Amino acid sequence: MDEPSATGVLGHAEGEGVIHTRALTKRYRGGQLAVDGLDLTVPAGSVFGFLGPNGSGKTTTIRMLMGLIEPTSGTARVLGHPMPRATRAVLPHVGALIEGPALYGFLTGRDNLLRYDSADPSADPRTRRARVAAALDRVGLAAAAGKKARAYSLGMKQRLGLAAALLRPRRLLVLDEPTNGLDPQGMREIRALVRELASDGTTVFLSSHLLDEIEQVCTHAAVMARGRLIAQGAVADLAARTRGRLVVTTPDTGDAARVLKERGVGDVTVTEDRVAGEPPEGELAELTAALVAAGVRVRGFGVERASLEDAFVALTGEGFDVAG
Ligand SMILES: Nc1ncnc2c1ncn2[C@@H]1O[C@H](COP(=O)(O)OP(=O)(O)OP(=O)(O)O)[C@@H](O)[C@H]1O
Repeated sequence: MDEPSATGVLGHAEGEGVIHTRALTKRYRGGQLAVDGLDLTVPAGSVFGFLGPNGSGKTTTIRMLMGLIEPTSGTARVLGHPMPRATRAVLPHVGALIEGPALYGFLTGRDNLLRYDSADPSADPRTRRARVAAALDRVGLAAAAGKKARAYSLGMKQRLGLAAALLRPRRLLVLDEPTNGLDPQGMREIRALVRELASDGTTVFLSSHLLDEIEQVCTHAAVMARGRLIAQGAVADLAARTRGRLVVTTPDTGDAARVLKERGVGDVTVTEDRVAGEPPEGELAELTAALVAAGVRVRGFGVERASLEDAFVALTGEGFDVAG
């Protein structure tokens, strides 16, 4: 069934995910293969980070999910319905912030939202002002509602865009690089807002090229590189797939490296006073004993937690270079 049910609420099969793609592929006319065989499942209620360097195919995927462009092959389902076929039924349940909000600088924040709300034929004009006031309040712009939007900072503009997406209840929020271009304070505000929205049960799908952002905000993530999906799952599981690095801090780096290698530690590297390697399976205490017995002055010894960045590097075999 591709139309909304009688209650107007879109249902989706248990376990299918709020977003579900199979072999989703987009080749642009110029021949560029932007998205290549993507199988993505976004669980209901998750804050899902869509992570990848610039040019890895994130925006192209989002545009297919929102029914803005046709896939070359494969399928995309959003809230249980095929896109782009069911775009008109699905989009009212989806709040999207893609490529920055379209705002009128000469209008106040409040008037921008009133205008936006009045463009929605299903929005009741009698409750418009209350709806707009609630949305402004939600994003922390109530006090600045009477200011012209052109006087807003970039972070305030992003928040106003979010308020527009929140004028009606949403099952899913899709945010394309929501903190791009913001200063650290603006980033913190948007991240806090995303967490708050998610705590109400809204599924949030957000793209980012910032690994630490995904670690801070998201419960789940998918990692893209060159149009292909490299991994997806719970953020904690993704990081756990990469074992941490064993790190020995010592002035005797040469001897320490030798002892670690003798004891079967792989991939031993030395940087200044740190000797690092893959942690061995067995008891770490034996390693410290061996180091001490060899006369190595051990100033620090431990396994550093793997981050999502470590996982990305391990998965792709390359650094997370966002410049490209
Ligand atoms: N309209 C288009 N026509 C041709 N090629 C395109 C088009 N849009 C994007 N591409 C190419 O497709 C690839 C993926 O781009 P896309 O914008 O989806 O990546 P992205 O991960 O969202 O990166 P960014 O964060 O820079 O937007 C890139 O190589 C890009 O140059």
